[in-house]
Amino acid sequence: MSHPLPADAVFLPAGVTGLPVGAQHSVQRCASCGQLLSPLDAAPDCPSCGGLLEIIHRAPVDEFDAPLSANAIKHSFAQHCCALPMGHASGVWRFESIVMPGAGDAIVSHPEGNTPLLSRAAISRYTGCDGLLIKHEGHNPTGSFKDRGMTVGTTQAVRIGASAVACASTGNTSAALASYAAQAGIPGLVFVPAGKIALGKLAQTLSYGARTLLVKGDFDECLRLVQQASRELGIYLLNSINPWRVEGQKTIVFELLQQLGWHAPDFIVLPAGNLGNTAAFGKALREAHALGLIAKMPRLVSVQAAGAAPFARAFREDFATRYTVQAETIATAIRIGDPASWDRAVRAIRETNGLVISATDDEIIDAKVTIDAAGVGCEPASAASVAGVRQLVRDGIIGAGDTVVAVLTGHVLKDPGMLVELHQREDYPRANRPVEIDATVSAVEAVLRETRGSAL
Ligand SMILES: Cc1ncc(COP(=O)(O)O)c(C=O)c1O
Repeated sequence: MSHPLPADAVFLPAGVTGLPVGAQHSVQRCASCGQLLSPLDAAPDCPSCGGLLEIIHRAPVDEFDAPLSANAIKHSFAQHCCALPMGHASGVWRFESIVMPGAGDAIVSHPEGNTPLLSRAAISRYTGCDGLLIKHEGHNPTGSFKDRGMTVGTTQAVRIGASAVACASTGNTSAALASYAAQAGIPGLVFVPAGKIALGKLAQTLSYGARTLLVKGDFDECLRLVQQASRELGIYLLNSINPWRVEGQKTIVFELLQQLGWHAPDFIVLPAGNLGNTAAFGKALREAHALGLIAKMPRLVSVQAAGAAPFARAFREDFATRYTVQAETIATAIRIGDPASWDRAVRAIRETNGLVISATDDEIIDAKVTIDAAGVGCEPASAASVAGVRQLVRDGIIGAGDTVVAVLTGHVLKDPGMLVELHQREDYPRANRPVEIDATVSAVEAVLRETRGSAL
């Protein structure tokens, strides 16, 4: 069946006809068969072939309906930076015109985003990359990048009048869903692998009031179950296969490009599990390039945990095979063996001349302890990006003069159990073991002397 949109269209072409009802700003398109759906259709995937859906927007226009120049688009983003109402102060909604144009009063926002781009000498030294910048998504309201997708996904739930929302999660998505669903006043249901979710994330999800289902199985089983439940029970699915979640996560890239004055870095490096973020980053770069906001494409680098690395294995074989693995890693957020956003992530890597690599648990922990000790802090999975930069510098792929943005996806407090255990271990040379003392000044003095000695 033919559809009115060319397969390679990044934006809706001017004058295109035959679009579904309600598609004046955006349309949903199946990435596999090209079927078009209304932007208000709640289908979790393509009703014809089961493929993943993506959003295609109209490129931003002025009040006379003429396309905006790249400079005018940049100016409009800058203007919205600190504007009222509250929604536009968000690091997601200031990009509304390329995220969910026309969202209007439906917006459910904390606000979120506006996360810092940090430079830390200790982390640069560790990786060997002088031009390293850290985009810290742990500074979002629930402590991870998931808030960016969830503000948009929940806004869509409001727009379509959803009666309940649900997701499968390794923890951060559930925390974000629980928070935004509470704000929107919509019941939230989360499916998490029993015994495999970090304490901080479980605590958040319970506190924000989502119904929490501890599924006897891994993340991949949780995802299959929630997809089936949403199909059969009419619950609105808010996993990152939801195309509106991807639109929100794109803003990590738009925001970092804006922070760099629209000078694209040479590399953007991120941890990868279910590959939703890899897909979102690829879409953001495709759109930023098509709009003329950046002159060159950065190379995208997705870093998986070595024990959960089907995508890295496929990359080495030019993606000839789609692998699944029995995932095992200390980085529970990326403990995923059958990534859902596979095809769109392949496109992201190919279009950016990107790379997919893996880091062992020891490399991830070593990078994390370095990030934490620099006073920055992150959750274990996040440190995969910094471990990846170190590896690529060592392998001569990242050069001395390259600019690199490594994304930290979650906050240090997300996984307190793992940290307390690590820092009490007798056999871990970098452990910062707590010291039990008598309640005397001389005991404090002894510790101080020892601390100064070891700092010399
Ligand atoms: C902290 C953190 N980092 C990275 C990821 C991986 O992102 P994606 O599943 O989009 O590849 C997740 C996903 O849950 C996460 O929570």
